[in-house]
Amino acid sequence: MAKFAYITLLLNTGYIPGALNLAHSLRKTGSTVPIVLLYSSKNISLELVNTLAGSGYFDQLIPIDAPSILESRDTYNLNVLLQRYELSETLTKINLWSLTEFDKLVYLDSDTLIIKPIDHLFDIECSESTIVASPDCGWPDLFNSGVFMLKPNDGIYKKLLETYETQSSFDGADQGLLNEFFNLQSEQNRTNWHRLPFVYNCTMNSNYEYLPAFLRFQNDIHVLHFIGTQKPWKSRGLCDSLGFLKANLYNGKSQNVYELWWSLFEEVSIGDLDHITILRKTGNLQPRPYSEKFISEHHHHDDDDGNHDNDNNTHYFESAAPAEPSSAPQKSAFREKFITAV
Ligand SMILES: O=c1ccn([C@@H]2O[C@H](COP(=O)(O)OP(=O)(O)O[C@H]3O[C@H](CO)[C@@H](O)[C@H](O)[C@H]3O)[C@@H](O)[C@H]2O)c(=O)[nH]1
Ligand SMILES: [Mn+2]
Repeated sequence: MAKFAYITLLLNTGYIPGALNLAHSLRKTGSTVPIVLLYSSKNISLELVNTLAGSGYFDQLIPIDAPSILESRDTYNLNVLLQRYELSETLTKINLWSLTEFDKLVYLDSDTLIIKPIDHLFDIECSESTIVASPDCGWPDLFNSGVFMLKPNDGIYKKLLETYETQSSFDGADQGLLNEFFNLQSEQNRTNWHRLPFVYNCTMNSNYEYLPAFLRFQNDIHVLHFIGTQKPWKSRGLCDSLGFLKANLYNGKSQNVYELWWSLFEEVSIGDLDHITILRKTGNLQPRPYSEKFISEHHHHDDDDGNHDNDNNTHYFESAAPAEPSSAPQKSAFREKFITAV
């Protein structure tokens, strides 16, 4: 019988909330396909690995050891052009092609959230030289490398490694290299990208988003992808930056996409660790001076007795990552006025 799995990548502890919520959202679609966590053994402590293994969210954990972690070789492209130095090890995704115990893998970035069942992706034909992926919102002739199906194969794995060692990646990371390999290298290669509809990897961007289309297709969206530096788990206060992306995606409720991520994450727990404790343990909540006004305006999480539990919630809305200056909140307020009955 063919062996299929979903797989996500964890390079460090910071993305654990994302990986957990992804697995949680995937299971909520009713899928029984195993979920695999591919993790960097150099950055994740044994204690955390054991906690994650016992969490019930993942069916299998596969370590990648230091020699197989692939660092960017094009730091100018990554740091200056893409401006995402934290993605220096995402080329490690190349290791997916070495996992030949699986017939097909659907890879999902840990900043994705599954809205509707996607098991039918495994029905798509996929040869070892093919990648199945959706177009990128920033450049639709390229695919986004946050959601894709692949067929692991040793020959392709070796060729990808060779490409990594001998050629440059135009974005300094995996998306550039994988597009060169499966999409751009030659005319013949161009047919090796099997295009998935955008609703299988709906990338959201606070600088430009096609809101009318988002609303037109709200019932078809299968996967949301929180690309960029403003990951939902970094701060609940960041919700505003994509607040205008509000639609009826889940359970008949109109929610902005960040609120949706959070409403699912509030259900996540590992044993007696609730979602707040998980945020704290993974370095996503750090003490920082806060303004009383901000807390009282944004505090929705009263205890049963109505008291604010400062120890648990003080840092909830202000994380170590400060909100980046952006024109998005303004745009959001402006648009909000016009979107009343979504
Ligand atoms: O510190 C990190 C950084 C990344 N990751 C993993 O690598 C993935 C990619 O990083 P992410 O922050 O999600 O990148 P994006 O903002 O989505 O950026 C785009 O560009 C990246 C570099 O080409 C691609 O890896 C992405 O798929 C593509 O969507 C994450 O989801 C995680 O699974 C970590 O575990 N820790
Ligand atoms: Mn991503």
